[in-house]
Amino acid sequence: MLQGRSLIWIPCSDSASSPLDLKRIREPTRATSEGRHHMILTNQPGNQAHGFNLRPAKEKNGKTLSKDRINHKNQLMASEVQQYYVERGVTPYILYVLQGAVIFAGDFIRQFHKEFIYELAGVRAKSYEQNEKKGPVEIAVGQIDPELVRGQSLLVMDDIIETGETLLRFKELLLEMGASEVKTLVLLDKPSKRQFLIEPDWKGFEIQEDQWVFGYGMDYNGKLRHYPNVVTLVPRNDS
Ligand SMILES: O=P(O)(O)OC[C@H]1O[C@H](OP(=O)(O)OP(=O)(O)O)[C@H](O)[C@@H]1O
Ligand SMILES: Nc1nc2[nH]cnc2c(=O)[nH]1
Repeated sequence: MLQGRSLIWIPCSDSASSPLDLKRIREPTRATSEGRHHMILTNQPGNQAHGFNLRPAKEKNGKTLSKDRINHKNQLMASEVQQYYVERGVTPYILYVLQGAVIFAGDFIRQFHKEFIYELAGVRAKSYEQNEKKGPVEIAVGQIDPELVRGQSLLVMDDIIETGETLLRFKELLLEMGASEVKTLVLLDKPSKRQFLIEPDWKGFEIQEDQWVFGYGMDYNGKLRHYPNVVTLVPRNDS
């Protein structure tokens, strides 16, 4: 599949002081309907990208979101989640929302105590294309085991909440399927972008709303999910 295509190579760094030069990704930029510029990423050589640096995402308070801080938060939240279910004596069915939550969920569940018992599944949901919301979220209902929902406690884990539609629709769907309880958990939140009435039961960080974040499972225009840290693009003058 990759035959005849040149591969892009992006060096990885978590340091705000050494922003990466995206000239290394030789792709054109284009304006979105919000006026934001973004890169069109392919493995084909293209025009030189210009004027952007990559830097770690920032919290609302301006703090940099480093991998260490994410790991620490995962430990704290996993411990709270585990305690919540153990105290109630229930086995949760944990659904993580694909694709974005794939790395977060993998890191998160490895923080659980070895004897903690739960069921786990990844469920596809999608509503964004090219870094913009394109319509109502579509959830792959067939990936959810109804036997594990009826009368059970569910936890839906997502990488990020913005409008809130994805998590709200999951919650509604699972309650319709007969769940006795649906809790929600996210790593990142852009609270002022909310359009649907839902607040996650657990959340890691509130982040600055004007940034499109990617890496750590999250996509930039469908790509770059493998990037190890949560990063964003900034015009070169702002970095
Ligand atoms: O709060 P919302 O406005 O609903 O946005 C949050 C959702 O957006 C992203 O999913 P996306 O549709 O981009 O699919 P992906 O996980 O495959 O990237 C993200 O992973 C969340 O699931
Ligand atoms: N990858 C990614 N997905 C999102 N879905 C809603 N907001 C975002 C964002 O900033 N990044």
